[in-house]
Amino acid sequence: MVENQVQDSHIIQLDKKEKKLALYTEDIHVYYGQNEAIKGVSLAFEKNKITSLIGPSGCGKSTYLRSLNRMNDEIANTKITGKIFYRDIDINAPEIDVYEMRKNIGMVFQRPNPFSKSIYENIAFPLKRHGLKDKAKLDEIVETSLKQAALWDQVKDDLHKSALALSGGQQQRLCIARAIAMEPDILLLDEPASALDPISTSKVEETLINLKEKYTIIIVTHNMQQAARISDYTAFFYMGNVIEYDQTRKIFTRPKIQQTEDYVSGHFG
Ligand SMILES: Nc1ncnc2c1ncn2[C@@H]1O[C@H](COP(=O)(O)OP(=O)(O)OP(=O)(O)O)[C@@H](O)[C@H]1O
Repeated sequence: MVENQVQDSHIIQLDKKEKKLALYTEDIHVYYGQNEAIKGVSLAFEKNKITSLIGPSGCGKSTYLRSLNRMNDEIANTKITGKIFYRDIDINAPEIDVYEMRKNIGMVFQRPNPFSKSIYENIAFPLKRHGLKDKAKLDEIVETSLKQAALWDQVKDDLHKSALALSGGQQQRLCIARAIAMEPDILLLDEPASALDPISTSKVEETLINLKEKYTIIIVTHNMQQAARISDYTAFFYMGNVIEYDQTRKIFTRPKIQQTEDYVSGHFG
């Protein structure tokens, strides 16, 4: 099929250029009961790049994203087939410690979901649960990750106030800080700016662009301008398949597939 040739050729292209891959998937299918939401997706994600997953509502972007750190395990009646390789290990293999794997492949959700704790504890608590007890080290990580998430200057004098008193945009950046405090290799974000005003959105975007120096970022977004602004690669999903996957500038200026062109130009459907 044309679609598969396009996505396969992209993987070959990445391999041929010996680009460093953070993660790749082979023939992923995800089922909710009888409903096949993902129908054989193979994609490769380059290290220290931002990849956007775009496509119309219900095409499977979030389902695919969640499969990348096994968040679909938390949903009853789901089944996944295919392989997801991280550091040459299939993350669905039975010997994988899911808890440890999610330390390396972190996730930020659409709605900010800070813990009902202080700003400081939102970051320190998960680290403590992973065994880190050294107060000086915890202080250092809290500060560094808040700086990386571009939130430190706004909250440094209020670290022991409730995270729930922050604005939505600040809460989302706190959730990003919490995720990066675990020092993941890969950060998955599901429409992290969809509930934010334009100023908070641009701060989150700036944060992500700065973070790619250290992390590989995969983001679901409905915002075409956002995908064009921040991502190096873009995958266009349609009805459970990836129709086209390429460098973002090509997807937005010279897409190979008509449906992609229709979607990115707003003439879809
Ligand atoms: N928890 C779930 N239980 C059952 N079916 C689900 C669940 N989540 C998603 N689906 C189904 O899987 C398909 C893909 O949904 P998904 O949320 O992954 O798409 P999406 O592209 O992320 O959509 P949107 O852009 O609206 O968030 C849809 O048919 C949806 O109804």
